Amino acid sequence: MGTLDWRIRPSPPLSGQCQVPGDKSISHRALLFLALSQQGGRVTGLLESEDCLRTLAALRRLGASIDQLGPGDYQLAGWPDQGLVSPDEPLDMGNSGTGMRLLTGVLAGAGISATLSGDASLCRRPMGRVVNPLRMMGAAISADEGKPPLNIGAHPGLHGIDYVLPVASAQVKSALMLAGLFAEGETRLTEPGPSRDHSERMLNGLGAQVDVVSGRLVVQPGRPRGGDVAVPGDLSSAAFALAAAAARPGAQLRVEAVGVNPTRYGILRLLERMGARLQIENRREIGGEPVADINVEGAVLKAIRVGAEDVVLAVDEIPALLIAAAQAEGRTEIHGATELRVKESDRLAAMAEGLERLGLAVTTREDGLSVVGGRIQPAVVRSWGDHRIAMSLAMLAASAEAGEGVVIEDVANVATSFPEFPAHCRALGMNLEQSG
Ligand SMILES: O=C(O)C1=C[C@@H](OP(=O)(O)O)[C@@H](O)[C@H](O)C1
Ligand SMILES: C=C(OP(=O)(O)O)C(=O)O
Repeated sequence: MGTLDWRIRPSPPLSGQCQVPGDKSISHRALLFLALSQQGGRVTGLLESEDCLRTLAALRRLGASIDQLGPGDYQLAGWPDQGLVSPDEPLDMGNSGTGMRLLTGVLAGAGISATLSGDASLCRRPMGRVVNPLRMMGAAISADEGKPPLNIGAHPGLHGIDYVLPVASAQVKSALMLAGLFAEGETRLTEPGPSRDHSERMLNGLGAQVDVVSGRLVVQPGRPRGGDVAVPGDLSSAAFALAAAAARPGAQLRVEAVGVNPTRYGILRLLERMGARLQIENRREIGGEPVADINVEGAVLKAIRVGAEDVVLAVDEIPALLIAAAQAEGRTEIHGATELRVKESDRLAAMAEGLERLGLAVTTREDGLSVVGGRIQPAVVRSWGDHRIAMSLAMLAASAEAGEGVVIEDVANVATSFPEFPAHCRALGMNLEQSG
């Protein structure tokens, strides 16, 4: 059976106004946090992508009551009186690292026996980073070589720990916070760098007690009360068009109602450092998260050096940044990005291959890569089964020189985060055909 592919023909600079679907990180959290809350609540603007629907299906299998009221609109009843139930079959988390790691925190916290599995990509990803500290809290979890499937067992109760995370990771931090809600005593967490703080914001908004005390996150035990959550647009999904428009003179783009949480907006700062003409306006709050409208006017950008301190604030947007780097003047260098090697694919290797096939000069290192901006040539490129690689290469492909265009192979994984991406591209003037 063939794969789902895209052909992108040379296209004019992006032009138009759009919104992007709900934030993936916030959508997973809304489902999980409301399912474990005392009274439940309603979530609107939920991202109905494969990853989030896996989390929703897993929660239903565990006995959570979730009713759909409309598109992206769900009512959750909260923690059932009898508690969640142990499923007799493994829970398939698909491609979702966030779903698997956060749900592990909830199940380990509540002492519910379950097996969590996933697709081939998820089964290659490191889980020791959540399993080890959860075991220190008293959880019973086994995982062969620290990889899924994870077998979570019943236990007599968890206790809070004082833990320094070895990597800045919002998934690890959130899994431990969630387990900490069920533990005896405080859970104190220290991160080596800032990671997205959606869990802290939403848990506090729903009535849990999570504070930052002298640089440490302190979680008090006790399940949140509940409440309603509105999910803003996903900056990670907007990043592809923003980077593509910023790097191409003649482009004019406006993205409305997109999340601009400072622990997520590193991509905007990096594009600005390259000389991008960005205007962030109409700042407001949706569901405790900062939101804004972003205008971009295309320009000739210049290369920059990106360090580890930049990567933590743009960990999913480095492939999108490379859309701009590939068209900028000079050599852009990315350092401190080893975490990209353990995402849905090895994103450094995948982007290096794609950029080279598109005719660019690339050098790779263990912790990053460099690319010299230049002309984009027609080619056949692979997504490595990774949504962010597929979408980044597609945006870059639109700037290719005249010819047959660029084929991006194996793009089905885009449905995990941005199912409407082909329509979004066409609406902004891109010539994208899907086949297979
Ligand atoms: O907490 C989250 O929702 C996420 C955290 C990040 O992963 P890490 O925690 O592994 O850095 C990010 O890459 C992922 O897409 C979503
Ligand atoms: C890394 C990602 O997601 P996850 O870890 O949830 O699979 C991503 O969406 O880029």
